[in-house]
Amino acid sequence: MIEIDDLHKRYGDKTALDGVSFSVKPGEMFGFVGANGAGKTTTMRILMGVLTADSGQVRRDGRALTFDDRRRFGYMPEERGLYQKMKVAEQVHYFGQLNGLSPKEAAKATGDLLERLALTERAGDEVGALSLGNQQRVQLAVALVHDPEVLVLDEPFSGLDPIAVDALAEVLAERRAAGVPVLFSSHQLDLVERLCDSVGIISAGRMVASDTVEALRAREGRRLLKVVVRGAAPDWPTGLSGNITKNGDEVLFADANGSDQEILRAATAAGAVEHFGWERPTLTEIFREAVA
Ligand SMILES: Nc1ncnc2c1ncn2[C@@H]1O[C@H](COP(=O)(O)OP(=O)(O)OP(=O)(O)O)[C@@H](O)[C@H]1O
Repeated sequence: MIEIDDLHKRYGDKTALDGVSFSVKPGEMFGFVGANGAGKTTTMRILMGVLTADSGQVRRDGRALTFDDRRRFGYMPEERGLYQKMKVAEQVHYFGQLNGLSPKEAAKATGDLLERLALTERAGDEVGALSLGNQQRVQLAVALVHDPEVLVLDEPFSGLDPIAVDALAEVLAERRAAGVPVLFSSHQLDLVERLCDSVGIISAGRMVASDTVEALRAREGRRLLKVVVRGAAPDWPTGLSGNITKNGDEVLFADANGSDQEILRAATAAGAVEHFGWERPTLTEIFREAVA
């Protein structure tokens, strides 16, 4: 298990992390989400030892991480960093060896990954001649080539087309099934919701939520009441309690616990009630609420 324990980090007088803690279990896919500048990259850099925290610790199975532990991690840094003049296959092979594979093992892993990430035809091209999305695929191959024990990926899905997103999701799911803890950051919340077991939401250097997707949705699940009334005057919910959002005929009441029967009576009086029920919020809705 990877544990991030009470990390604090300042850049000059700017507080980037203010007590960040969470953990990622073996075989767990953890989505790390937060607004721009919230502290995701800083946390991942500290986890990988690229940056030191002012205080706090990163542990694996109860003991502080060492350089050797981190060599067996797969890391995709935000700043990327491929050799632009090196050919695709050579580069993946090179990083495989750098991370301890024999030339033969590196060659096999390179061939397999290029195939999985649909890069086989570009194997002999210089990285700098590839589109940004294809460079991103090479960067992923580099992070994955040595069959890492832990994966830490900073926005691995950004800039990928839907086919590449699916291919990467499949590769990550395999690693998860093999017991690897997988941590990745993303702004694509629908993707995080689809792929991840757990989600951590960071806001201004503090964790505001960290739990399984199911638990987060269940916790918020009785707070959103969706009502659709056909043929009602648009102002029918006026005066009712709860935080109201309207989208055409659909009205969402947040914080409507205890007022549901009153809302139902008003809806029935207003027109034909097509839908009346508690909604499980999407991750995007949970995120908006958590960082508001
Ligand atoms: N080298 C630095 N010097 C000064 N401030 C920095 C430095 N790196 C990050 N920061 C600040 O620390 C805070 C956290 O930044 P960080 O890059 O960790 O956020 P992030 O969540 O990864 O954002 P994004 O989603 O935009 O990538 C931001 O306010 C950022 O401006």
